[in-house]
Amino acid sequence: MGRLIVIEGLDGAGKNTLTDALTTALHAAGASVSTLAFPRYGEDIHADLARDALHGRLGDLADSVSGMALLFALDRYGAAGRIRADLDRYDVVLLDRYVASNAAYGAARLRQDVDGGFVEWVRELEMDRFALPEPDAQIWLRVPTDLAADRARDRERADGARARDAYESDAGLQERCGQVYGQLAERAWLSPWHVLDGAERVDAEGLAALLWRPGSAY
Ligand SMILES: Nc1ncnc2c1ncn2[C@@H]1O[C@H](COP(=O)(O)OP(=O)(O)O)[C@@H](O)[C@H]1O
Ligand SMILES: Cc1cn([C@H]2C[C@H](O)[C@@H](COP(=O)(O)OP(=O)(O)O)O2)c(=O)[nH]c1=O
Repeated sequence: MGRLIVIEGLDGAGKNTLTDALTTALHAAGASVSTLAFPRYGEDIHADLARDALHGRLGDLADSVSGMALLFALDRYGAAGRIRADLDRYDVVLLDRYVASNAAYGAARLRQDVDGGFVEWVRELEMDRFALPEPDAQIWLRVPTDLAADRARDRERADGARARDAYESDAGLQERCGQVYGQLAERAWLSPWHVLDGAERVDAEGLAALLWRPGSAY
């Protein structure tokens, strides 16, 4: 049975970059690794609908916090079988965003903190009702909001296909979202959390050693 490890953080925090570096480091340490990024744009109809909504193409759908969260959750529901199969086959299943993204972004949109009700609504929907696999560890790649925004802007300039969506261009939302992530990490929501400074180069080898040791029964 593999370990389910999740990387979380703001848009532009460096999750995709860390996923690649951590995969390389885990391979070097002898672990087999499968990776998956949510939302599964281009792969799942619910994810594609969420993207259209975030780019203003589905009327007032994006105004609904629970409607958007439900689309992201349905994307994961459709991936649950694959995640379970990967957990049977690989030492580590590495996810770029998972259930905590819905909790953090939704609570932030509603200007709630971790106890405001939305975080629990997400847990009940995705963990109880959809019975998604529970993460073994979650990593919060913490970066100052303005640094994440700079990186997301640079990426947009470099790649026209990565135009920032409604959440990415909302600085206030990103700021509040970072605060909810901090609370989720402090509460050890769904699993233990590791908090990393994403402003610096992340020590992927050290992180790999923390998350996986050959032969150990987690
Ligand atoms: N530790 C880092 N230091 C400097 N730049 C970084 C770092 N991590 C990522 N970047 C750059 O920031 C941008 C966003 O990174 P990315 O991994 O795509 O973020 P995310 O997946 O969290 O949105 C990319 O252009 C990437 O090259
Ligand atoms: C996966 C997920 C993403 N989101 C938000 C975070 C982002 O602002 C937005 C899009 O996800 P993002 O990871 O930015 O996709 P990409 O990097 O491919 O553009 O959706 C949620 O609100 N809930 C979720 O469950």
